[in-house]
Amino acid sequence: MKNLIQQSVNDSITVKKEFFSDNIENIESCASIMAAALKKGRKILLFGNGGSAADCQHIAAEFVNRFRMERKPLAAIALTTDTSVITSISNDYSYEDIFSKQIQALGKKGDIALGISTSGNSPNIIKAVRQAKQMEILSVGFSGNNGKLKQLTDICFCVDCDTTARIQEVHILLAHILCDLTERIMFNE
Ligand SMILES: O=C(CO)[C@@H](O)[C@H](O)[C@H](O)[C@H](O)COP(=O)(O)O
Ligand SMILES: [Zn+2]
Repeated sequence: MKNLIQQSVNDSITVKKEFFSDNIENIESCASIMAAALKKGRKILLFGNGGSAADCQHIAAEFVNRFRMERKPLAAIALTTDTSVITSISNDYSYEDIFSKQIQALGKKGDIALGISTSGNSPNIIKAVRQAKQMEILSVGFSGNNGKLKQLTDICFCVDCDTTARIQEVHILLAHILCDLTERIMFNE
């Protein structure tokens, strides 16, 4: 057991170190894009399944409430939380449509659609990104190293690893860093 714990910790650290050393510039530029969109009154729409749905809610809360500094609320919404919307779309159409229909309803040109999928292939994520493109909404993907998301999104953060949990651990650290940088860019600190 002790070895298993140590192995998970070591793997997580190794995957994180590799990812962040390869993606520093991409992260800086994504934070600038987010800050510019939020400054113009645009919003960030987040969507994912399972653990990534939880990440979407977590990230939206950092923007809407606060991350590190006292500042005004920023516009972000997780499309994973309204059970009436999600169940009615799944029931009447299909689970594949749960995010794309919400993008269609709530998204506006200039917003940012942030889709999280460790496989990079979940059909509801892919469909939502396609919907965003049609509406001139910039798409950001958080994924693993496989799947369609990286080809489809305008900016993709791909974690070079095959283990879902390790990929998710990079995603949440990445999200925290993006929140931190976005706040600093917007509020000059
Ligand atoms: O958190 C985990 C596994 O660590 C799971 O809940 C996981 O998120 C779910 O199986 C998702 O449905 C996987 O979807 P995706 O990341 O491949 O789009
Ligand atoms: Zn998980």
